[in-house]
Amino acid sequence: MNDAVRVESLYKTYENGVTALDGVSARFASGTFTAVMGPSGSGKSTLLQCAAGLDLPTAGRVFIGGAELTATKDTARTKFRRSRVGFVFQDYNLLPSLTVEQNVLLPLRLAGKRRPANARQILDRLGLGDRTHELPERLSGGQRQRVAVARALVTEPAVVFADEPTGALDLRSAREVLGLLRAVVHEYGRTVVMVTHDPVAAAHADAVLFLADGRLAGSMAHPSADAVAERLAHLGDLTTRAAA
Ligand SMILES: Nc1ncnc2c1ncn2[C@@H]1O[C@H](COP(=O)(O)OP(=O)(O)OP(=O)(O)O)[C@@H](O)[C@H]1O
Repeated sequence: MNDAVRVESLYKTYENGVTALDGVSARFASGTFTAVMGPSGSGKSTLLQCAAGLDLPTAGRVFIGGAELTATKDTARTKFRRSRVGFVFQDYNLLPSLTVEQNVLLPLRLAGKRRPANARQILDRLGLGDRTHELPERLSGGQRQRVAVARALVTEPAVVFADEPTGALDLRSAREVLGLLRAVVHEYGRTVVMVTHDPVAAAHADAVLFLADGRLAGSMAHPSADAVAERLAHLGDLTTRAAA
């Protein structure tokens, strides 16, 4: 199977001297849904930001769809990211003055591409067909996040990264958004990498990757919420003990 994303020996030390990633290597196969979990401060968001090209690692390489993201510079990297990577944020990051449809199509406008023939289909599939001309403020959190997922998919990227996509949602909306992400992978063959704190959310993924102290700390295939919670509790114990 092809890798949608491969990261090799990623290190990230912030200007304040904190090392958030301490040599992480991982691959995410095309057409899979992976959750990234770990204790608070273990480097999950940093891993996602570096893998998505939103931030630069201090050392190491990132490949998206076989092409090296870390080999590109500034504007070329922005272009690379816009065409090959989708990102979903916890707080949706929609532009308040644009309608649902304009928000969804924005990545294409930025990339200088035309509206795709299937734009309407994407919005319909996400249950947004009758809301296309609304402003985000008129939508519920779950609907806003569906708009954000549609926006992340519109350029047909090699991978969609999602950082706590259900963190701000109630249980029902969270379940809907997770179902949508699963469908994106299993019906449309896309690749999703999602950071979450929630074992129930992680159980929607095909596999879980665990981080602790900026390093890989194992993985789990076919995760159940209980098994994930137990593994996390164990990781928490280990990091608390190491810090004591
Ligand atoms: N911009 C930044 N500048 C300095 N330090 C940072 C920055 N971003 C993150 N860190 C630090 O890097 C470490 C890893 O942070 P990161 O946000 O990647 O962890 P996380 O696992 O996503 O945490 P959480 O679950 O709490 O969101 C933490 O110690 C954090 O304080």
